[in-house]
Amino acid sequence: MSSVVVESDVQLSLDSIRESLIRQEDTIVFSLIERAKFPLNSLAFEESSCLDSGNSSSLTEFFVREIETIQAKVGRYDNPEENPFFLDNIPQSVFPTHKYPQALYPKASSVNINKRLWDVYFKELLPSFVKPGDDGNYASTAASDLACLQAISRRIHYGKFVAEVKFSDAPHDYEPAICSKDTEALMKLLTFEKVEEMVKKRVEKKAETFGQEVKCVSGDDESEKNYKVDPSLVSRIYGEWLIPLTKDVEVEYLLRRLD
Ligand SMILES: C=C(O[C@@H]1C=C(C(=O)O)C=C[C@H]1O)C(=O)O
Repeated sequence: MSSVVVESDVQLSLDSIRESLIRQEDTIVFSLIERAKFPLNSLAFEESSCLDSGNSSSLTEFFVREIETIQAKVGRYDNPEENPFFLDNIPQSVFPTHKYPQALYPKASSVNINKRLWDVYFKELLPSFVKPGDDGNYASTAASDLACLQAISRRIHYGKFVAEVKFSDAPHDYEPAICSKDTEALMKLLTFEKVEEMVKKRVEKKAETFGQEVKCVSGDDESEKNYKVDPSLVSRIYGEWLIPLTKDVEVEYLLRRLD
């Protein structure tokens, strides 16, 4: 066990991290609204029908693998905020890339729960807010799913930065629970219920604001508003999946924080 201080030329603070999470809400809420244009289209992500070089994969998985490869080549995964879904061997960037400051503890920085996110997203989260059915629009659906998955993945893996700051602010509070691998105690230490309630309220409001049908005809009944995605569902998506997954990333990171 060693208490290595992470060399960092950026001043991370819980406030600046929470600011970023608030801005990321906009991206997530918009991506859910965009995805809701299409029905579930489950054949795109369930069937293994790929005809490409004997690979067995769904259309969506094939699409995501191909896009991740090209994005890796332009340096997407050099950014510690980005985590791939499928790349075990991330291709090198073919352009000189930005040197990101090292804000995370190196032995904990590789935490990646995207496999879990993939399963939860297609089995639970997606069916909770899109219409059932199939309109055959698989390529656009896959692109929309990737936009949601990348926005959500960035948000939940931001838990690594949250955990780093919480640990650095109070290492003595966290060290005993890390040493005894007490995940329950860690979860308690890092949880701020008031902040979570605020997040859930705010995303509901954002879904109301960004997703309302806009009408220009005067005399329209203002009280009768229609939303592209039910705002209370967006709040539920945060409460049931996004916040818990973010906290799981925080715990995973902290468990490796003294390695
Ligand atoms: C991200 C944080 O950690 C936890 C997770 C939260 C979230 O996912 O929104 C909010 C509060 C905390 O319980 C934080 O403290 O801001």
